[in-house]
Amino acid sequence: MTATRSELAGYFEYTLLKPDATAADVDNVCLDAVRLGVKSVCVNPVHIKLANWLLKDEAPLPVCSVGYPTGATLGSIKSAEAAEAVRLGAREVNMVMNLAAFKASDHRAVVQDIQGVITAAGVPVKVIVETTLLAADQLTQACSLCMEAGAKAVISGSGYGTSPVRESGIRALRKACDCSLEVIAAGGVRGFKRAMALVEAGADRICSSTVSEILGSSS
Ligand SMILES: O=C[C@H](O)COP(=O)(O)O
Repeated sequence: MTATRSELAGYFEYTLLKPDATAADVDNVCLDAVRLGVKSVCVNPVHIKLANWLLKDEAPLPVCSVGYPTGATLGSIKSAEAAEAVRLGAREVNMVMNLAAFKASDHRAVVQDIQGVITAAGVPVKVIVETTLLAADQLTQACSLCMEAGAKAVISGSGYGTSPVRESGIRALRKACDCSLEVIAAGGVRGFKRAMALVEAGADRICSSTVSEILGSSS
């Protein structure tokens, strides 16, 4: 696949999830998101109301992260966070999977955690599975649980993982999800060529904090 810059832009979710992001940062990212024609903008809960206001009548969807970045908060808190984020304007919710339950093979708890957020949110929920912490068979299992729970997509990482997302990781997620879930590449995506390679590997969307730089670069 060879995409133009404007075609590739449509694959991006522009993320602004650093803890010290300011309202001015949200303003800049939303302006860039509209200018570049990205699919969505993801912010922390403290900024979703502002992002929603800035993006009203614009194409990019306001998205909010919950249980971010560890996924280790209580399911009841994730659900409440999701409900409040949607009330403030989130059109999609990104949540981090309960990795502790997953590693303990408590798959029922993992599914309940996701379903609790889906029910509370009432909008599409995308699940961060943090692939750098999973073995190959665990990755397949995590995707199955996301499908069972009714998620819209799996996201490869939070950006706090141990290494950047690679094409091989996206191919593995694509294979595990078949066509049942969207596959989203996230974590350390840098450069136009790398972003294009991730789409060619099967990514339906790419989360990145550096979309302006990627679309402005030639490498
Ligand atoms: O999608 C999650 C992170 O915000 C990605 O940030 P990053 O592009 O700086 O790794």
